[in-house]
Amino acid sequence: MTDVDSSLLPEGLEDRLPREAAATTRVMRSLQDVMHGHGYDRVLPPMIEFEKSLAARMAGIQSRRMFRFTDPSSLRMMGLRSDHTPQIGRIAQTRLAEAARPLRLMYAGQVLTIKSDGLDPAREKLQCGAELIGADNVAAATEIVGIAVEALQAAGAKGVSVDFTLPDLVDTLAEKAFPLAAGQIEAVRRELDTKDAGGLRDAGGEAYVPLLYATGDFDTAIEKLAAIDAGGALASRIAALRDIAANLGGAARVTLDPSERHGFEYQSWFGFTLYADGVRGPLGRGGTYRIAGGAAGQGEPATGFSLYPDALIRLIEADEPQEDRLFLPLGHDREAAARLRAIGWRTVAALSADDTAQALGCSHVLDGETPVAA
Ligand SMILES: N[C@@H](Cc1c[nH]c[nH+]1)C(=O)O
Repeated sequence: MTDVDSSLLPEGLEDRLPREAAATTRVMRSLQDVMHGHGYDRVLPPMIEFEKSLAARMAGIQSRRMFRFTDPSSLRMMGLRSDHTPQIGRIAQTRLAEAARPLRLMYAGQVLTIKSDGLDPAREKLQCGAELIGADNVAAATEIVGIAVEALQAAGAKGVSVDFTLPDLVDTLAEKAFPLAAGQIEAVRRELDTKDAGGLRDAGGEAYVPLLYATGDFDTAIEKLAAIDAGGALASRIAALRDIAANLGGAARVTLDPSERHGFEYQSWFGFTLYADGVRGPLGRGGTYRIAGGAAGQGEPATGFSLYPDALIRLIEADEPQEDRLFLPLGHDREAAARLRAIGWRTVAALSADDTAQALGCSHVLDGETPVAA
């Protein structure tokens, strides 16, 4: 082991230095203020839990993307959370099982994955979101999409747009409208994911090809989707999407990509992805889902979203206001300094006669009881 190893961080992990940490604090606070304001209560699950309980509650959770290890103490398999949503589901179904529904919970913290996602090399990310437990209808989806958009805007995101999707689209259509053999479903999903019309035909999914073109600006794309849906299998979903989009009332641009499944491992009939100007890649996503178990044994309905604000933080970090700092010389009036801190000043006290306002990056100096420009 060389000295270099002890000062390097593993790939995809980073320190946040003061400027970025300050922007992070500001963004996380703005996001949480909005969710809190809409009646969501924060809960703080642990970073690590039994792998089984992280993976078991939501169908499709990819535990292979999770950091896992054997707990030296219990010898049981543990996992580091890669997503808060299953943890919130666990809390809702255990300690808060008796709490009134709908139950509104929010969270903010770090999540980790072994492999980074797409172009973004980060393996540790901030995740902040809200889960509305007990409902997965249009009203719940409208509230959740609206809060997600409002939170991003409050944190400084410009030009927010929302891309709607129907995560269980293929299953719904394959049932009757565009029947597929059990063995074909996976292939059709895969070709839709790569948006490959030729591949889709080869996989026996000719009927699904028009879905590739029902994308883009919501108002036109939803018309195309309605035209494809001759049998009416999607009618209730289409009506619901129209409602959610209308209820958003122009707060964000809305687009549709009905067959988009990337990142929607456990969502059911409704999913959405959030974008903003100047940020490459999504800033968050959400949708409806079911938490396995629950009173009726068929899973409890829920709707929620998760924001990944790191890219937004990097974008607006440069605008982080330079804060004033007040230099406190040796022997300064401590009470005056305390009074100034109480009204919002940040002070930096000299430790020795060698310290100066300039060397410590201070904009002001305490002169008697008054701050004067340095
Ligand atoms: N946790 C999901 C998003 C989500 C929250 N609630 C429902 N879906 C994600 O990070 O992709």
